[in-house]
Amino acid sequence: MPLRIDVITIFPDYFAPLQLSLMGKAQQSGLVTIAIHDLREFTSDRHRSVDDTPYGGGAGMVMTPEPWGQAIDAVVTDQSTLIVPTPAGKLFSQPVAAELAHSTHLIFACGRYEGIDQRVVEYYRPRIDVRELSIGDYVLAGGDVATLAMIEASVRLVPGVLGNPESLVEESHQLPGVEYPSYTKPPTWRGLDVPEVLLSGHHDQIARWRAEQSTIRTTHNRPDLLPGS
Ligand SMILES: COC(=O)COc1cccc(COC(=O)c2cn[nH]c2)c1
Repeated sequence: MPLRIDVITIFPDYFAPLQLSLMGKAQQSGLVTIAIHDLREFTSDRHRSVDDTPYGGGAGMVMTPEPWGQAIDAVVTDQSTLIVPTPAGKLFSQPVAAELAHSTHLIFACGRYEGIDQRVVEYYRPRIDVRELSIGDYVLAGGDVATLAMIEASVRLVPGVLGNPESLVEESHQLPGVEYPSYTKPPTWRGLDVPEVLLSGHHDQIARWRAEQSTIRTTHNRPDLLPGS
């Protein structure tokens, strides 16, 4: 059963990159189908408007609920998961990507302006799985880039998409923390040598060195990922 993804956005062109490279191949292989929908196709006024001023005052504009209701109704099934990228969401992570990779149908609602009228989330929550997800503690101009990131992270985990599942096995067995540094030819580059141990062929010493390097990097860059933190 291929994974189906529907993206609803006012900037469909943002998703042209999904036709390239791994994502493009995944679609050609039939493992995943991705459709992009222009929210403005679901408006009914002459100006195809999608936003209005916020109740309660405040700066900026809020996306009106009706075009979203029309657009989501056009693609939703009882198997759908509605994903709304938002700084206010739960943190997207590799485990979440793995969950999404094993879903049947994902609908991404790309908000712009100050966001989407909350009643859209409230309306679908009793009907389907609705997930407000953040890709990090910063504010983007809209959910489109966050959606691209979540699609790429999830689709690469769909069985059969990655040519070499070996890299996923390594990834999943990775120690808590960040990856060790990688090197390739030439053995010396601008006076810098590849760490000797990697050329030694001693696989247990290489494994130990890589584990040490992972711990050093994690301690320096991401102490929050250290075990027991
Ligand atoms: C109900 O949800 C909404 O209305 C969505 O609202 C917004 C408001 C502002 C920006 C965005 C786009 O997402 C991010 O900026 C984001 C996601 N992850 N990290 C940053 C979405």
